[in-house]
Amino acid sequence: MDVNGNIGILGAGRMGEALLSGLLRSGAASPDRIRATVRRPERAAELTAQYDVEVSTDSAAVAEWADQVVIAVKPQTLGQLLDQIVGHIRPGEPVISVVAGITCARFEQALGDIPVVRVMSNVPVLVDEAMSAISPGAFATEADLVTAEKLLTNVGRVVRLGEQHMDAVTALAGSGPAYFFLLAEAMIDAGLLLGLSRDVSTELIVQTMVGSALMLRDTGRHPVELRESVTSPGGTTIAAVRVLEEQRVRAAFLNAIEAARDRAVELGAD
Ligand SMILES: NC(=O)C1=CN([C@@H]2O[C@H](COP(=O)(O)OP(=O)(O)OC[C@H]3O[C@@H](n4cnc5c(N)ncnc54)[C@H](OP(=O)(O)O)[C@@H]3O)[C@@H](O)[C@H]2O)C=CC1
Ligand SMILES: O=C(O)[C@@H]1CCC=N1
Repeated sequence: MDVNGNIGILGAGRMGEALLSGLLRSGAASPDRIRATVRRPERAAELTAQYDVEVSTDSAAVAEWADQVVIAVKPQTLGQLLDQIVGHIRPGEPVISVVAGITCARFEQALGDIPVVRVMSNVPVLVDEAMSAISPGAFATEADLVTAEKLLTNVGRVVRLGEQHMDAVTALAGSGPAYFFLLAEAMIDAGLLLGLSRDVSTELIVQTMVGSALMLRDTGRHPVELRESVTSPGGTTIAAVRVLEEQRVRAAFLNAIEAARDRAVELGAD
């Protein structure tokens, strides 16, 4: 989906670069309509060479040039960036933040009565399969939400949610890919335990996960129903499920995701 106007990406690290590359890949914006910033000049040079996009360390200048800015720095370095760009956001220019845990109010306090859209996305942005949630700040309009949606639908799916849910979204979808990767790692190790080579075990598990994820998304069937369809009476799956339940894997996920949510709250309070 085409994005109107100039796009500034402040903090072209993993998330910022993924968004930048996704916008170029989809053709939503041409390289001359995107500018990005980082902290280190050598990283700026590397990104400029790779994408043919102007990347610098001057966030104030990019904020002035842009019609919309995406902020994608770590929460711990946000204060420094806000000091650099205060007074350089043009009236009505939406600030779209992907910074975990940081409220719209924090941006409004630092930058004035500006439209803020808070986003929580995730790393499958790299393969155009991100899950993003967006919520508006006090001064964001419907048009600002549509701007954020236009940016993000180029790299995946987007839902609108109230800001009170954003820490939960961070714990579920923002951090979620890490839980899947951990699960993949553990299942691949299990293949080794059973005598398979790492290559074979990896291929089996990766394709099993891709196929299962597609079934979940594309059939719309409930996970319980899908799991039951695999679980034969007296068979192998129920033997494994019993061990998972005995090991309290479900409780571990509930506790882990609650801990991630609590950490998002802490990051926002820092
Ligand atoms: N990684 C993930 O899976 C997810 C991350 N997020 C959120 O996205 C944000 C970015 O995370 P991630 O991409 O992993 O972090 P990275 O550390 O990979 O990227 C941060 C980038 O910000 C740049 N930067 C820091 N300070 C400034 C500044 N003052 N001006 C301009 N650029 C600056 C850094 O520059 P340099 O490279 O030169 O140091 C770096 O490129 C975080 O707030 C995180 O909470 C949200 C969802 C998922
Ligand atoms: O771990 C983190 O804090 C960030 C936010 C969501 C995913 N990565």
